[in-house]
Amino acid sequence: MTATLTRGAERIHAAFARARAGNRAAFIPFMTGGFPSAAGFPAVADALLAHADILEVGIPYSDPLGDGPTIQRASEQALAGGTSTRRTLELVRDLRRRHDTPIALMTYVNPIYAVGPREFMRLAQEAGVDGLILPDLPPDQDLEIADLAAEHGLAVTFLIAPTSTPERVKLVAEACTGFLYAVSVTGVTGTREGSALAEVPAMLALARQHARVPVAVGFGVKDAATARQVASVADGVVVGSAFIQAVQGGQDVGALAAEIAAGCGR
Ligand SMILES: O=P(O)(O)OC[C@@H](O)[C@@H](O)c1c[nH]c2ccccc12
Repeated sequence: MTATLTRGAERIHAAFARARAGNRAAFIPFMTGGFPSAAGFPAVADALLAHADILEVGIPYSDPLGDGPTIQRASEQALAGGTSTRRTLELVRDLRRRHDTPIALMTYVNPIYAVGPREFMRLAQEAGVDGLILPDLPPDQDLEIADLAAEHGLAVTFLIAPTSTPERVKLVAEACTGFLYAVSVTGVTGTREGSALAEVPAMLALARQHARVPVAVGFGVKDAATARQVASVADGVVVGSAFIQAVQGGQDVGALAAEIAAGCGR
């Protein structure tokens, strides 16, 4: 654990603090890098960034275990269109030229190893990435990744789920330097019928006993109503599949983002 905060962690914490000062939960939209195509991604990202406190960009990956069908298909489409890990980082670097909003990169560990951990971190830093969200990296296992991230000024975020034991929650919460990501349901990403957010308050109460960083909730938030429900207990609200579906359906992504962002107000 480093004593001083990285630049990325500071920028991420500041984004949460600004939202809190405005009596809102931070709005954190997610988009797969290179979706719907490398050429089409910037416009979608711009529409999200017009309303986002933090943007989460996913590295497309062929074997995304934590993802439901919507994001799996988005990843496949991005990969088929030629968006590699390096290309995603270039797309982020391009966004960074136009936006100052913090950007967190969601990636499974394999793409990090495929590029080489040190090279990956160097490229991420150069692209202006602020933090990494690492869904399949247990924080007690690969310390090299977290150390290299810190060395490159990047914050790290790990995940907890309703099934995480109190010991696990403590371990994960203490390892997070950006924000803690609490998964609302046990399962994969994606919108669901009805609302499955019943387990969130208890999980957040436990997380807050240990986390010194803001706690965001994701999985299954799809509209202003579900965002409002989460915003009443969490510091941040993550929304992914709903935006992928909006792109696929030819809907106005910016309008949906505005609506959900408004739902993050308390
Ligand atoms: O799609 P949803 O249900 O709105 O959930 C957010 C999620 O998409 C995003 O944070 C994410 C995309 N892929 C992931 C893999 C693991 C954890 C989180 C993610």
